[in-house]
Amino acid sequence: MRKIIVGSRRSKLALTQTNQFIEKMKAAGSPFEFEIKEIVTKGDRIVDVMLSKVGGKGLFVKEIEQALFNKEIDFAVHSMKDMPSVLPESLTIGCIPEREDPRDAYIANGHVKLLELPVGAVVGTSSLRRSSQLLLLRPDLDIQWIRGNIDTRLAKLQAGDFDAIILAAAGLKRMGWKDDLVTEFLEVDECLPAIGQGALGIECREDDKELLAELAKLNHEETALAVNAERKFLRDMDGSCQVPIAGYGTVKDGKITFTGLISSPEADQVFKETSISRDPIQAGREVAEKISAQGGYDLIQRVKAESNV
Ligand SMILES: NCc1[nH]cc(CCC(=O)O)c1CC(=O)O
Repeated sequence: MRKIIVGSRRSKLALTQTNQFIEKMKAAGSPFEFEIKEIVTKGDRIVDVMLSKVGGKGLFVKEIEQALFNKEIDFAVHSMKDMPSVLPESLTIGCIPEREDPRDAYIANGHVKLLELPVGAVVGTSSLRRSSQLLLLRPDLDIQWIRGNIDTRLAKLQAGDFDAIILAAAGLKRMGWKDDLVTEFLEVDECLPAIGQGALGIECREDDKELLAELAKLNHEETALAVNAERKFLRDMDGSCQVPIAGYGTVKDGKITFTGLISSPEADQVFKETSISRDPIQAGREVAEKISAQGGYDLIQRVKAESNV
């Protein structure tokens, strides 16, 4: 029996997601043994700097991809939201399993609702996407950067460093947190999720046909269509985490409804558009075209130039 080596970051969330996916493969009858190999990535080593300043998305992924090239591992379970929009040649996403809750979770001390926070309350997030959309709802808030894993962030909230924080619902749910931890789930029309939020992607070598055949059994067609539309938008907008970018797709009767958003960090310029198509690439491209025609692409280039990357 082939032994599949699964690469995983060492964080609790990464290991949880990896173990849960391996269990799914076993339940689907995959004819493999599995072993997890832990990999410490640059994103895990740098914890005190704003992510968007040190290179963004690729940080969590590079070392894992190197291990795939070197055949030290056979696949890795990523949060799609951490995946750069283009994969290196010879690697592929073998499957996208069913999406968890895509929403952001707002967690406040004393469970004070977002619209009831006192003026100037301190909200912790390290995402420009979240901060710019929060400012649209509450322009008076004092948004401060917070980093660290989920437990660290919750501890900082409890210590009183923040009045509230925002985390992805999917991570909390996968880690077994109960909904009563969350003060409010922000609906997707008030805080559009990150591209790929709540979805996992299984990355492996393109030529590993035996593994790909097994991964295909765990692909969730609707999630994959939605995420493909979202990632087409990300590619076309030349997105990265220096710029607030969001996108979320849903699928009904084979049709993808995709909404994308680009905003300035201060949220004084916001572009949001929707397209519906049977083709995920077309849905993503159309929204990118509509937003670019209004100046959204130029906004991204300007913000990138200003943050000197
Ligand atoms: N940015 C880190 C990250 N990458 C994926 C998740 C959560 C799980 C997911 O979105 O699938 C998180 C934590 C968070 O944003 O709270």
